[in-house]
Amino acid sequence: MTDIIDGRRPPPQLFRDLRTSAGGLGAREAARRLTVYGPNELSRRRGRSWVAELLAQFTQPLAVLLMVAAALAWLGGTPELAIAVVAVILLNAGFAFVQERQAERAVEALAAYLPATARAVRDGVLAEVPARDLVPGDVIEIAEGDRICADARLIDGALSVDLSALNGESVPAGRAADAELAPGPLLEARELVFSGTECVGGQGLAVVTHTGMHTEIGRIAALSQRGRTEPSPLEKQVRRATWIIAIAAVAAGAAFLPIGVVAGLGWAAAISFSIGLIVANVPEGLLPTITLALAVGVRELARGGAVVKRLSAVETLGSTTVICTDKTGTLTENRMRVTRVWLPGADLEPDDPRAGPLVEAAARCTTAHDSGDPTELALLRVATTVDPAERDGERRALYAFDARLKRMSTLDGRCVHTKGALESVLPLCTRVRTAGGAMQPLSDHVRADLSDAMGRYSAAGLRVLAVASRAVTTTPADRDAAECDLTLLGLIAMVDPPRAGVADAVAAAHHAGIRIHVITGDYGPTAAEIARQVGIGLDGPRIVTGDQLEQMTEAELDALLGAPGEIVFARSSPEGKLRICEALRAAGQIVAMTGDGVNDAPALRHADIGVAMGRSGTDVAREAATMVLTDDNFATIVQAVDAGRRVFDNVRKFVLYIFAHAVPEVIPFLIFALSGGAVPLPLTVLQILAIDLGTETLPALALGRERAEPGLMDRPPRSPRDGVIDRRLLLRAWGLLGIVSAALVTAGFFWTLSRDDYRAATTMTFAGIVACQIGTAFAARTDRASLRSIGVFSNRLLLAGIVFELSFAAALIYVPPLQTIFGTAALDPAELAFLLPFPLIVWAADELVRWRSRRGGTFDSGRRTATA
Ligand SMILES: Nc1ncnc2c1ncn2[C@@H]1O[C@H](COP(=O)(O)OP(=O)(O)OP(=O)(O)O)[C@@H](O)[C@H]1O
Repeated sequence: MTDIIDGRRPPPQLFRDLRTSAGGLGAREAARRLTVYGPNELSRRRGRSWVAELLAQFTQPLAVLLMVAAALAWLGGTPELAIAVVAVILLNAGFAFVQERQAERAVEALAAYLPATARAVRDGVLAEVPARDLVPGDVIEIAEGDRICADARLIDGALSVDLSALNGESVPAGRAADAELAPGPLLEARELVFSGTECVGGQGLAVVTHTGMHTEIGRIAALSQRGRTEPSPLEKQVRRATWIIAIAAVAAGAAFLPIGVVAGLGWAAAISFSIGLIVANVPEGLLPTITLALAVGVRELARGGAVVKRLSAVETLGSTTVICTDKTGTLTENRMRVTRVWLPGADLEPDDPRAGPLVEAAARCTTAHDSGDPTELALLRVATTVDPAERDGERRALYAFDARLKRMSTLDGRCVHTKGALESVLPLCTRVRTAGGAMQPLSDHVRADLSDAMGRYSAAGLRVLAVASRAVTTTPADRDAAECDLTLLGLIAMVDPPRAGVADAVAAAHHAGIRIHVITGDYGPTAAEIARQVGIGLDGPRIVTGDQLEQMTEAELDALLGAPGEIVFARSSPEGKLRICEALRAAGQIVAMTGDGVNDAPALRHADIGVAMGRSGTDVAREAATMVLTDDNFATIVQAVDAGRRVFDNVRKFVLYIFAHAVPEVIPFLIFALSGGAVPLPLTVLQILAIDLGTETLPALALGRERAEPGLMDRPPRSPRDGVIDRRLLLRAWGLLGIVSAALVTAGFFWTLSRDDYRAATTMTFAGIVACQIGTAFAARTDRASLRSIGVFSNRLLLAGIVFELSFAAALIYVPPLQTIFGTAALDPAELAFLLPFPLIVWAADELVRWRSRRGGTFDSGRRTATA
């Protein structure tokens, strides 16, 4: 039915069509309509069906490579191997499919964390309701910073809206309730607003005409065409590494063929062994495992209060080098309380009767009711004589708070009231009212007194508002005419204490080599004092005002930001924020930047990690941000950095583990090749496959869930240029863990060959590799710290994975049908006893090297502190 509603009719007719009124709907009627019209949301793009997604797994290049191998095995006369390879392909495709689905779901579930609400009149009161519950006929309030969430017709007020989501037009368009009804394209109708667009200015009431898929945006289905997301740098790196390893595996397999034949293996055996080498060493499971690790990171972050919108943000967070934070509400509680009042010649408690006129004037110059701007709520709390409803009744004009002007004014009855930053209000004043009520010119003496008071309050971290007023006889024509020739009444100072936990978070960030700059709209010395209280810029932060910043050349700004120390950018503008962000990024820094206003959106988009506030910020800022803090708390940013680092570390852990087994697998084959076949092959093809695709899998996954190791936040940030797979990792995997394992495994093979038969010897190689990998798994759990520091048994998943690994291996060795397939033989107690120390030796070797590197300070020397 909503399809036939024409939103372009005059409000009275529209109300009739929609069976509603300017007073909105009742809650019961709204609930009834919700069942009729359905929720106000766009049905999700029908993604590829799961069948298509599963099939896509089989057309991945690596899967195709394995299929070629299977075909070769079949043609080469080893159908068992062909079947095994096909099984590998199937298993792997299924595994990747499940992991990718899980990752997708984790990201989709995040939508639930992002508050999407609207303000609708229900049962006569304006209330916050979930956007999805809006129905046609609802009357909603739209204000600056809101994302409009239904198609509606304005019935009161005027707005400026950004329609770019619908028509690509970046210049905001004006919308007004009383606009002339003119024929023309729907999107240009000046009385209508549309779902998916953003209000960038003004305020108004509108009646909802269409919701959900019936809206214009639903029709265009613009939102549903969310493109495939870019692979993250980490994914790109891993994809590249996967290819390099796959090529190496194919080359090794190809090289083995002639060697095997010359060594007397016969063509069929040589082919099957080289195919085995290829299949075992192509790391086909790596990428989906990493995607899953990132998705798990995303989910954990969301639980901790930080909703990130793309997987790749997790790794970017981990390499953050600079945090640019605002002050009010992020570092502080955003709970203001008036503590001092200054009148010319008097510094008073707020409840002093002499402060009455000043406090009342300030409270008249507000728009807040029970909720709203905390600054205004604080004023209303001390001015008990001002009732918000009465105030609104007497209001004849409102010149809203402008973040650029840093002041606001109202015309109530016959009086203009202005409040704002002192430097913004003072130039508008021509005289001052003394504590005794007399008018005086703004003498040098008064000015000196003012600046004294300002200095005193700001040094204590107090936020200061100047208040002025003037009686008028005629209604001023505009803002400029209203805001002139004012009488300064005095100053109001309020506290906004730092949030609990922020000081610790700042210390943690410094420890982790992260610098913090404050970019605030507030007065410099006030912001500097708050910064000092939470530990930012302890060596005396530099204060740079918006004007100073504007006058700086790019080179000067670069020099300022390049110098050590932390900076308080006070009285900042949105353009200034963007400039700071760009300068930092150009210098190679990874920048996390907070913001909450409409004007902050460009800076949030430009930062590596744009951080918006879930509670207090605007929808526009949330839209532009990469990360939304559901608790608005600075400490959560630092926790997110910690989580980002941990996820990255864990990815390295399982890469290390998976890479380590290559050496004990390849060395025996080298021995065979170099001996010209005199030493038989120490490991069969199916045994290699059983390790790489069976016993390894679960412990590797468990390493991806490892908790952070101590010292994670004591290191300087990782350079984003450092690959996940670097020289140090390869040296440790191949040069240390791999070589030690290979030595043990080879010893086991020869020892068994000397006392038992060939089958038992290959079984010993197999079991030896499994045993060594258990040691490797424990070694891989930490990158630098000792195992003891994180607790030997603290990763339950890994213990379960190892139990699985051992059971799987035992089945292969002792269950007769499996013995036949895998060419194994039961090991006797002496042989088992021989294996027993393997895990310990591998782990101890790595532990020793880690201990040495900790003592040698190879890690400490890389450490630097932010403020140093
Ligand atoms: N409701 C208001 N009415 C009048 N003036 C205000 C009001 N709120 C803030 N101001 C003035 O504008 C200045 C800047 O405020 P703004 O809200 O832009 O920044 P902030 O909230 O202090 O800082 P941050 O950017 O860290 O959140 C304040 O220092 C104050 O002087």
